[in-house]
Amino acid sequence: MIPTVTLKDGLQLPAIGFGTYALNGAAGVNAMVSAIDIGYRLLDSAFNYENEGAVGEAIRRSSVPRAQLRVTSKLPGRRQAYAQAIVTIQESLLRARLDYYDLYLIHWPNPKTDLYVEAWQALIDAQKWGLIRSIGVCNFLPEHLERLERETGVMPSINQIELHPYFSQESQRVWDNNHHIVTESWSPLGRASSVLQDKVIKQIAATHRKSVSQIILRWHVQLGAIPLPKSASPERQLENIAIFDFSLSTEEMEQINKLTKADGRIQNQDPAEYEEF
Ligand SMILES: NC(=O)C1=CN([C@@H]2O[C@H](COP(=O)(O)OP(=O)(O)OC[C@H]3O[C@@H](n4cnc5c(N)ncnc54)[C@H](OP(=O)(O)O)[C@@H]3O)[C@@H](O)[C@H]2O)C=CC1
Ligand SMILES: O=C(O)C(=O)[C@@H](O)[C@H](O)C(=O)CO
Repeated sequence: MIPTVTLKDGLQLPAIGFGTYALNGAAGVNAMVSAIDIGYRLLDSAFNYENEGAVGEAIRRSSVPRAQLRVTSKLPGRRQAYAQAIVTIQESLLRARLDYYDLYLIHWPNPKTDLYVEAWQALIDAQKWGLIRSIGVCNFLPEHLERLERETGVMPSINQIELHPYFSQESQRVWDNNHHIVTESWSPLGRASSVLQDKVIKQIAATHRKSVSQIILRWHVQLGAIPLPKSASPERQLENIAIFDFSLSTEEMEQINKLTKADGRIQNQDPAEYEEF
């Protein structure tokens, strides 16, 4: 059984989800059907991944009713102007052949472009019209979140951020938590980078007779963040979700927390500067 996390608007999410970046076409559909059949109930997609159609097809081919799934997509930077944002949300639904998204997120704040408040107003309205159940953001810093609340009166339910042992984002996680925002972790396995070879995590994995990936994903869950691991392989999908039969001690959590680095981002994507369209 996967525990659940309740958002401030009451929507319940599983404590782990499934990333779909780079899962496209027929192979992508097969990977997503496998993930759903294995037990994932939260799917993370984006307009920019060009796989909303594959997500919808996987849902229809899976053994699980739509209502039991939590389906996410994201608004790209080039569609943040209000009217374009509304059309893009409609287009995301048409591509997936869905009546609603459970979660729709602004993908990047793009602070230099400075349209994210307009985009947020579009998400607020689309939620009122029943197109989206819960609205959130990705890669938002406290200054961006404060501005949303100041100018619209509405705080996001979710902030999806880069988070893995080499970039543990303690201050943003604490900030989110203090404002009743649930943190989701993107690239929770560091996109299969050197973190999967880390000696400290390997030692903890040996103690628990678990894999390094399982220790990392369990660390996310115990931090209170929802990890969204992507895998094209059914074996690794199963491995990644089998993390609810053990727990890490306070000391083990602290050992992993200490691995964080100031320059630990996978790529140079600091949301204060980086813009993605
Ligand atoms: N909001 C945002 O700005 C962003 C959101 N995201 C979201 O987060 C999701 C996850 O991030 P992503 O960048 O995909 O990276 P992940 O950290 O999920 O790593 C994925 C990589 O790890 C490999 N892998 C998966 N499981 C295992 C395992 N048990 N052992 C060894 N290797 C493994 C995968 O290979 P294989 O497939 O062969 O198993 C793949 O190469 C994305 O798919 C997307 O949904 C990602 C980036 C930015
Ligand atoms: O995958 C996503 O959601 C992104 O926002 C991308 O920027 C991703 O982080 C990436 O690195 C693409 O090369």
